[in-house]
Amino acid sequence: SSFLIQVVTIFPEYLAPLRQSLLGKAAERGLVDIAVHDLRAWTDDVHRTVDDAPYGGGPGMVMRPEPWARALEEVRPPGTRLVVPTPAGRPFTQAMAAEWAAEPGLVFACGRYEGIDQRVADWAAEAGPVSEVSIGDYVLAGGESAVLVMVEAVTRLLPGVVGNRESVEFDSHADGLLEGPSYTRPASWRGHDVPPVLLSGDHAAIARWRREQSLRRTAARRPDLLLRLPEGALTEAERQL
Ligand SMILES: Nc1ccccc1-c1cnco1
Repeated sequence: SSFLIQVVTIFPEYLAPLRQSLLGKAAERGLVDIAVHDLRAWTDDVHRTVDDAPYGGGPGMVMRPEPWARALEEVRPPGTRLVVPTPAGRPFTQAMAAEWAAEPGLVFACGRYEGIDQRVADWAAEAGPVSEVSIGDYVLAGGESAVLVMVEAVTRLLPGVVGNRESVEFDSHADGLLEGPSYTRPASWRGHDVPPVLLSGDHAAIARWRREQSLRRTAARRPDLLLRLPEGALTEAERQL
């Protein structure tokens, strides 16, 4: 059966890319179903108002709870996880993507302005899991871009979506380290040569070199990942690098 993704947003056209490329083919093959809904369909005033001033004062506007509750009551199957992108959320991780890909589907609530009235997430938690997540420490105008990111991360893990399972398993972060550099033809290009070991055919040496490149790159770019490695993940020699 297909994985059902639903997105509620005030900018439905922003989610149009979800129907392209990888997601498009997966959708055509019935592996995933995507439905985008305009939140304003659930407003009841002539101006289709979705936001209002924040209680307690402060800058910006807050999205009103009632349109959200009406939308979610209609589109969210009972028990389906509600994902709310927010800069104040828990960091989105590959582990979350894998966990969510094993569920029947997801509903995404895209907040604009200074966020959605908190009572929506509290109320929604009565009907199923709610995940308030951030995709990184930068300020966006709304959750739509975050939804594109998370939908891509989750759908590529669905069975049958990515042809070569190996490329799914051996992605970056699979062994907790960053992938090292990759090369393809030509061997010599504009004065830049491919590291000779990769042309040597010595597979043990190649594996050693790749591991060292991963460790060096991780130490340089993501030292935080090294701290998170399980005991014994690095040999004594590797720790010296
Ligand atoms: N900045 C934002 C504004 C609105 C909705 C989500 C975000 C977000 C999500 N991850 C990082 O930022």
